[in-house]
Amino acid sequence: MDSTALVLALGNLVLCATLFFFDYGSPRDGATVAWSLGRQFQAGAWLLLALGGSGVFPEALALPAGYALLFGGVAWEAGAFWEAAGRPRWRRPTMAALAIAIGLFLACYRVDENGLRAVAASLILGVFYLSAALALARGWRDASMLRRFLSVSGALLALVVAARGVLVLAMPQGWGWLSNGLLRECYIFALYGLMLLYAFGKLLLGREKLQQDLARLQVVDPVTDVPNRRGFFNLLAPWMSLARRPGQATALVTLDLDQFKRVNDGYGHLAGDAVLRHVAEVCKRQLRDSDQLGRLVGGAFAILLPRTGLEEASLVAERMRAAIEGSPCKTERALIAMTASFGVTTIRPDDSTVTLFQRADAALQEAKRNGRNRVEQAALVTTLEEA
Ligand SMILES: Nc1nc2c(ncn2[C@@H]2O[C@H](COP(=O)(O)OP(=O)(O)OP(=O)(O)O)[C@@H](O)[C@H]2O)c(=O)[nH]1
Repeated sequence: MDSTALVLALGNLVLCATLFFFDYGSPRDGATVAWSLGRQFQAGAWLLLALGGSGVFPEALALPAGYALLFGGVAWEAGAFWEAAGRPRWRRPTMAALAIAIGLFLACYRVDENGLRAVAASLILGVFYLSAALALARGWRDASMLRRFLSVSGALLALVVAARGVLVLAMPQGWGWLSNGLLRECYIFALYGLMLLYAFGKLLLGREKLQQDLARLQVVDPVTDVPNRRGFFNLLAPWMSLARRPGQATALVTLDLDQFKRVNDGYGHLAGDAVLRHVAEVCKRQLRDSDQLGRLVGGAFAILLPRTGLEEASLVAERMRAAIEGSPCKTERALIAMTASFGVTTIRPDDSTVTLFQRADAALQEAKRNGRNRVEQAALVTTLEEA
């Protein structure tokens, strides 16, 4: 029995099972399901090739079927990497490429059972493996070292697989020390390498993504996808330091949705979440790129407006107020109209985050007391209290 094919069959099965039972900590996504399916195809294919080679199955049947299954498995694995890279529509082009590849392989097999068949198999496998490496290279600039390593090593090994086909075609007798036997050994080494590289790569990339998601959750609100309290305070810190130097003012606006509890009570928490997302979007549309919106708690948001004075910040807050009032949120059950109250202040040189928010919140409470759906400036509130 062909030991190479058997090792590849069992290796793929073991790796697939390892990943299947490995606890990701998150539900299995489409890419992982496709990857697992691809690996099972590959394991089945290598097993079929091993059985065909040893005479258990008629070779004339096992060989074409085994290779067709193998191409499908590798194509599906590459597709899984494309899906993970944000290209979910890989199935149709992959099916088309697969149909062409299988047709080409069967034609070569009919013409020359050994030589041309091996050339076609190497080239087809090389191209599909290269496609997986390209998927891993997507977003190269922001990619982690792990992703870059997997992409480069995957591409090199895929080139070795494809090179065997090209070299056998160009120099059937080999070239100097580069004999056909050596080429075949390199080819098998590259196939083993790809099997291990992409399997452990998938495992490590899953871990990496989980860690990135956890790190992101610490500073980003999952409902609205804007910075949460901690994230917002991180963004605020440098502006607090800058405020100690003379220069242009930086403003802070706090916003609280009016009677938000009623939305939750009347339409349910999911509708409440939809309203929060909607309000965040409406506010963002009124802000500059340099402004920062964050969600503090419940229906309360804060907006940092760099290089903005009190009057200008009040105008921005007024714009947001009018936009929220004028664009009800469409949910499955109803069109929910919302209003919000605002408190506006600027960062003072002697401010801490506590005093800054105390002032903005005092203005916000004043807006609530004055009937909601309005904007109040902290300076006015302070003057009134002092008077
Ligand atoms: N849907 C949803 N609701 C939340 C979330 N976090 C907090 N809440 C709810 O937000 C509501 C906050 O209400 P409050 O700010 O106390 O009061 P209000 O009804 O907005 O009334 P006023 O502020 O006085 O106008 C509560 O009902 C919380 O249960 C969340 O993530 N999603």
